[in-house]
Amino acid sequence: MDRYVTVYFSVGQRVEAALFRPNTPTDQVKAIFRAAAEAGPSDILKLYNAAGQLLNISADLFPNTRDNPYSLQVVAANGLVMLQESTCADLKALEARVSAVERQMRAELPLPPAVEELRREMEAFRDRLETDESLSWLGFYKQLPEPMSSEECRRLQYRRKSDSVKKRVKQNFANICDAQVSDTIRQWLRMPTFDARPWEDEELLLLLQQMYLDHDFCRKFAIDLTTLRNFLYEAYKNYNDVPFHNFRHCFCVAQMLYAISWCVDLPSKIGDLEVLILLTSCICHDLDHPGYNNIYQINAKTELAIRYNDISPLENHHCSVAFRLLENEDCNIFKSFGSEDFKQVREGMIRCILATDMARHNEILTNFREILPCFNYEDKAHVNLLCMVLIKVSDISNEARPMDIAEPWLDRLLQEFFKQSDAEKLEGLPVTPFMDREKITKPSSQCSFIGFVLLPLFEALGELLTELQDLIVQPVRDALDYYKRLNEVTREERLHRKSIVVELMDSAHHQQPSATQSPEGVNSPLPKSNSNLSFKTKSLCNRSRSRSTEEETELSIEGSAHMEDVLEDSESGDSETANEVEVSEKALKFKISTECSSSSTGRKSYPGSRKGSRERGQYFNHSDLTRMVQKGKLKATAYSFDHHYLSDNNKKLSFDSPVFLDEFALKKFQGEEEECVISKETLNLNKRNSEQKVCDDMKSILKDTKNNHLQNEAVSIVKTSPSSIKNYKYETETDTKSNTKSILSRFRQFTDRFGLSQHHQKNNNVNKNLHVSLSPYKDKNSLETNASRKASTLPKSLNHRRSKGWKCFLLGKEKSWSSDVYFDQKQEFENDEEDNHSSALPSTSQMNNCCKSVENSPSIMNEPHIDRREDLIDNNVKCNQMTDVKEPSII
Ligand SMILES: Nc1nc2c(ncn2[C@@H]2O[C@H](COP(=O)(O)O)[C@@H](O)[C@H]2O)c(=O)[nH]1
Ligand SMILES: [Zn+2]
Repeated sequence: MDRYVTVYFSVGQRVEAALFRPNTPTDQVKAIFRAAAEAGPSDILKLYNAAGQLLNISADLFPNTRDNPYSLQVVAANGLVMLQESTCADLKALEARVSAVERQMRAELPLPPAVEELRREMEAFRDRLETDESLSWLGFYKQLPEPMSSEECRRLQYRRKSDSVKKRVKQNFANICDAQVSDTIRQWLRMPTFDARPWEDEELLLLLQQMYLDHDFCRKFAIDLTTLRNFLYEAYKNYNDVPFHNFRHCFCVAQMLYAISWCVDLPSKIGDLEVLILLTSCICHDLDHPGYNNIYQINAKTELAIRYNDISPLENHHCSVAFRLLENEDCNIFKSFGSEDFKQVREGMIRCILATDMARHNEILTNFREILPCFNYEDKAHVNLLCMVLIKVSDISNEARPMDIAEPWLDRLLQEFFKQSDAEKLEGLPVTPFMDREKITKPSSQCSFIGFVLLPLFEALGELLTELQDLIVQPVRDALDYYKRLNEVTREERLHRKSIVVELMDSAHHQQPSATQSPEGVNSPLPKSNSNLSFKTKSLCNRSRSRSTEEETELSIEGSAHMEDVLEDSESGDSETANEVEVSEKALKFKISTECSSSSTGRKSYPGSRKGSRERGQYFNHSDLTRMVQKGKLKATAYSFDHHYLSDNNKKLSFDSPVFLDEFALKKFQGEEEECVISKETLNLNKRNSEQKVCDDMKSILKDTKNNHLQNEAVSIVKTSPSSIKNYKYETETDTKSNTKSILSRFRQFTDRFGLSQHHQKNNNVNKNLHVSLSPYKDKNSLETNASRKASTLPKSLNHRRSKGWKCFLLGKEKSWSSDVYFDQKQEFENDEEDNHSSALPSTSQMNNCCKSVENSPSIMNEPHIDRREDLIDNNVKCNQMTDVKEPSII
């Protein structure tokens, strides 16, 4: 022991001892201890230094820990623990004091606007860093956990709020629920520009309460305030922690409805009760949303899908949860209602909540458009439909809000979408295309959704409630313009990248044997980039704070993006560019009609409205053919119907979701509204596909010319055609027709001018209607030898002009239409007479050619033999009458 010297010292209030060798530089050690002792526990830096130096000395003195039974290391470590403890305690105390002061400041004094603004911007920025995947390289992105297995994936669907969060919000709401909301905030709450982000959850509950109070609902409907608070809190509690479909979404939907109701004085138009029903429905409309939509529910055969038989499983669930909450007396804001009134509330809420299923979008919009010209607020059926439209508008209204509010919502939505499509991939389910991170970009998603879904709905409502034009319709138009420009930039960049790769491929081709060349040459599709946004797009996104900055205008390209361009984004066909409504309609195999169910005796239809899908089932319907297409490995379908079949049999043909009709069918339907109903979306799809077809065919013909200049000029004819550069809008039948005509005739002039269509001219006299030269398959041989052509053609015989029949053109993976009837537009459009019906059909020999090609095609051999044409036709008719029919198997 005499080899050691014991040194006692104190750190804070503890007395420590250490043993030193006699030769230890004790002065040095003592100096350290002295410094530590003088510093006291709060002088963190000095203590830390002291401890650190002790550790160093200790290591020098006792390199072997066996010699160091009670060493400086222990002392130093103890000192550090103390340091940490005291530091932590100090920091916690400090934090608590700062938060208390902050709370006090926020409660008593409003933050200076500049600080508030700064705070909001900072939060938005943080939110963006955490949710925008394209910024993940900065290291703030909160990656969602990868689902590990399908079971776990399914379980992960429910991301419930934690008990502690619920408890805290409940307590906080209880603390503030009597607070007065200032007039300024109440006014702001009535605007679509209201920003919910800076508000805490309990504050949003307070604002929801204010909406009931400001409409005077508590007095008018004897709603007890405590019950209202309980109800609101329970609703809050039953929203999950999912990126998009959370309590804040519910708040925003309710707030938009509230803003609309003030803007148009809704109570004076539809009555207080309807507004109460609407507001309550908005609050309940996504209760317990799992973050995976109906398509997933149905495909994954989840508990909800099984419970509700695939019929709007989520919306049924939201609604059911709502009425479970209302079953509790403490939360039942309608408890003072008599049974008849409650029945009306229940019917109204069910109708409204179920209307938010996007699978019913077209049905509801079409019905609403039909009653618009004669809208009558006295008509309960009309009001019911208006309420459905109002909740739908509120539900999808993010893009009507200012950019800095709308964009984070989009990020959240895409986060939810991507999570779902990732799960679908993992579980081997069909991948929902509009949710697939490999297929969509922000602008492509928004162009499609705003252009096809959102704006048509908003415009329809704006027609009735014109006050909404400036408030929400115009902002949505601006948003569409913004995303179109963004999309154009993305596209430009992609094309640029493509051209580089093509050049590379070309040069590779020159160095390699021709066997390796792509059969599609320069048109060969490139693999799609996995990145969500291109660099240019990102920079545009990042730079723009508003939707119409000068920068963007500069970037705007003449003849800016149109829908065709937007949808061209997805390179492999229609099913991949389908928007939510189209996909949902397909997933939702059944539809229920809640419209006009005001009478308990059963459903009635709106005057002049089309019937619901189920009722339409007994009519001629395309759904089974669509199913056939879905079942095969096909991308799209075109239908051609015998006009006489329709008129002779007094059949009604309706297309309420987009279907590609071939030009013959389309023409025959135009002007025959008595006989058939074609949705605007269908017409638009046709326009899109027609133009694409022309473009593809031109490229195919011009490929032989090896003249890039000609190719470009031809393509630019299509690209700059009037329909292309026009602002996107649903076009009338006439528009579609004349645009197609104009493209075709311009193209004809072009090909004639350069002598490129000898084949076309040669055939023109013989067959006015079948411009085979424009088809990639120029003659019978090529038709027969092209094994990749997977045509399923059920040709119509000219000998049976008045026979029942239709043609079904199916599009295989190679994206070539098998319809030879397609290019008869010149005659068709110039001579629109009924008499031309026969000339609009292919000749028998052409049909025979077509038949041969079909017979020779390996893909069609499994189909019923062509000789049994009439049988097939009958089968198809039966198929549309919902009977079981053997479907052609298509490779
Ligand atoms: N691509 C986009 N989809 C959107 C946007 N806003 C809404 N939506 C979709 O609509 C439904 C609405 O139904 P909900 O009741 O479930 O909320 C929602 O699920 C989204 O899929 C948008 O801006 N872009
Ligand atoms: Zn919603």
